[in-house]
Amino acid sequence: MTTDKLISEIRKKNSFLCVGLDVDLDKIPNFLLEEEDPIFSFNKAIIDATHNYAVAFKPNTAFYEAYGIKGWKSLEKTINYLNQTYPEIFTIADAKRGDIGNTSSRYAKAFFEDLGFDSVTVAPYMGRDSVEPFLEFNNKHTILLALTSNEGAYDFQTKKIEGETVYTQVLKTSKNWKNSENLMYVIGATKAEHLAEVRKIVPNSFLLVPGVGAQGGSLTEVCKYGMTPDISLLVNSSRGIIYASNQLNFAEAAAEEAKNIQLQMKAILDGIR
Ligand SMILES: O=C(O)c1cc(=O)[nH]c(=O)n1[C@@H]1O[C@H](COP(=O)(O)O)[C@@H](O)[C@H]1O
Repeated sequence: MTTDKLISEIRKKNSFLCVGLDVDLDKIPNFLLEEEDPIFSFNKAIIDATHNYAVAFKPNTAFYEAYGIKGWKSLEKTINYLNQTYPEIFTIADAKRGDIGNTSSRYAKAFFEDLGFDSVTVAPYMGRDSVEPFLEFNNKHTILLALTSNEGAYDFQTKKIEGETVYTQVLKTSKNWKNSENLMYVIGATKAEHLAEVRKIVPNSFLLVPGVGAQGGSLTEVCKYGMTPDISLLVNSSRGIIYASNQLNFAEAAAEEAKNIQLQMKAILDGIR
């Protein structure tokens, strides 16, 4: 999907919500466990119920890899369902990959070509030649971890090297890589106070912002410091939406949560128009 198309979907739906499909068989409603593919049945119901309120869906591959081949099949069915039924939805494979060049090329092929995702999350730690293979794909997006939402972000990302934090160096350096227009960045919602600094370096790039909902980040703060005239934000919530209920009404409850966030987003967008 092109960035322009993503921006136009955000404007059309008054939403920059990304629903995280982090499916755990211990948390989904018990009655779904009798289905042939409980993960896909759960995802299909969640996607159908929430797609009007969201512009993106993000399966985190760990939750599928944990179930071996069966899990990968559920992931493949989920992305195929999204691409066929809701082609206007932006899809993110949250796989946090990155390796030496020829290996990264294989990861890129797996997520962009074979599975057909619009984007994949990638770790910057191995540097330019580990990321550029992902950037070669037209209209596919590489979402580079910059400042993550977890506590461990303070171990390395905010440390200074030669007077500058590591995460701002990630932002600055990656801007010079080949096809860097295909980059987006992860900035955790729990680190909203850093967004003003981030925007000084990448004023127009899309940011994937996880950490509202279960991790306690504030949507208002994220928008105050991170929003651009083209919005350029995708705010993710996973557990807060998909596990709103584990009863028969789980999909309706998820829709209600997604709608609540979408209404807050609409109010923020109305306020800046
Ligand atoms: O890359 C990510 O999506 C990510 C980066 C980050 O800094 N923090 C973070 O929580 N995530 C992912 O975003 C999702 C957050 O889930 P919830 O905390 O349940 O909303 C999980 O899939 C995390 O792996």
